[in-house]
Amino acid sequence: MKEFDHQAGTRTGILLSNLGTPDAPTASALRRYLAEFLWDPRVIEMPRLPWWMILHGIILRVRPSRSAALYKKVWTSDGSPLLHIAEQQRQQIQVALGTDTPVVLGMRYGNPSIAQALTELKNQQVERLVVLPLYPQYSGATTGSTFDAVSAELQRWRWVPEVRFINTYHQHAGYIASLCESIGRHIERYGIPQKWLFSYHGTPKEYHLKGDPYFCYCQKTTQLVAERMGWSEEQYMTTFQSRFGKAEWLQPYTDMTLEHLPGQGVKSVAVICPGFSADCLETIDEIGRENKEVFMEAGGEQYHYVPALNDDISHIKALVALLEPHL
Ligand SMILES: C=CC1=C(C)c2cc3[nH]c(cc4nc(cc5[nH]c(cc1n2)c(C)c5CCC(=O)O)C(CCC(=O)O)=C4C)c(C)c3C=C
Ligand SMILES: [Fe+2]
Ligand SMILES: [Fe+2]
Repeated sequence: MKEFDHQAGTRTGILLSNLGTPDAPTASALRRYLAEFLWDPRVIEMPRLPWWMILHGIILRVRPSRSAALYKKVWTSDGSPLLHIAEQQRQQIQVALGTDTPVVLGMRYGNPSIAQALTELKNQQVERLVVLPLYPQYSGATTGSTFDAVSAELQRWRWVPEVRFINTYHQHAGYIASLCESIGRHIERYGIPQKWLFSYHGTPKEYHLKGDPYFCYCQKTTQLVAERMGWSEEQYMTTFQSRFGKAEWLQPYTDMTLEHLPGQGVKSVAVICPGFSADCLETIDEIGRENKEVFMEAGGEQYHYVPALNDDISHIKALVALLEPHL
């Protein structure tokens, strides 16, 4: 517990956050993880009682074993890719900022939790806090929900630190430059495809209609990258992946687009997922395997996934540049 100290200086701590991942690729760990994730009212904006019945009556009976089988495919000896990569990002940002500015990782769902991470910062006598949710494009369902979790923990503290919350970086110059660098490396290895597909995680269309800026921020990121690369409009496209449930989600859908492109004469594509700061189930399996199968079976000839920025030096530099004005 922090005691007041007349001599102490002002110490800033950094909380990095991402979505989180199950503790293991098993049905029981998935049930725990999905129960927390899908109960978040920022994620599923449905009246609580009917949603509780659907979640506990159907989804949590069926989905955990199905999702566990998918997670098993991407799990490595280091565990979940998302968590492992986030920890590498944390370590490198820690090295860049120096030991006097502690950098901790707290996941929105599962472990290590945001509450654990904030407690660690409190134990390190932090009086100023900078929160960086690792979602480049703000959405209420992700960044907004991270804010909820941070403030829920801080509500329990007597001495609330000074807080800065970075809520979007979809047009940050360093982030855009880092995306372009990774595309450049891809071109050196594989050449230029007929079409670049920018695939972002979807959200229900209704959230967009109610004012969530996510859809527009995704378009903006694509546009900035395309401009910097000097591409014409026929060379690229923005699509949305990872639909969940029966409602309409943001369109066009990634999988349907990939199914139709070969019929329109597009036989080679490269898919890039700028909304994922780290590779995870949704990129490695859904984009790297599942959608590749869709495209090839529809007559596609060449399909590549451009990896997420992960712990690329230019990505770490961009994240540090984002933090710097707040230090
Ligand atoms: C990057 C931004 C993300 C948005 C926006 C987002 C919205 C969103 N997601 C679901 C449901 C699920 N997402 C799942 C996995 C998942 N989602 C994101 C990111 C965003 N989600 C990531 C990084 C991951 C992968 C986590 C990992 O451990 O690798 C899952 C779990 C997997 C599964 O069972 O299919 C679900 C479920 C909704 C409903 C939603 C918008 C409201
Ligand atoms: Fe998701
Ligand atoms: Fe998925």
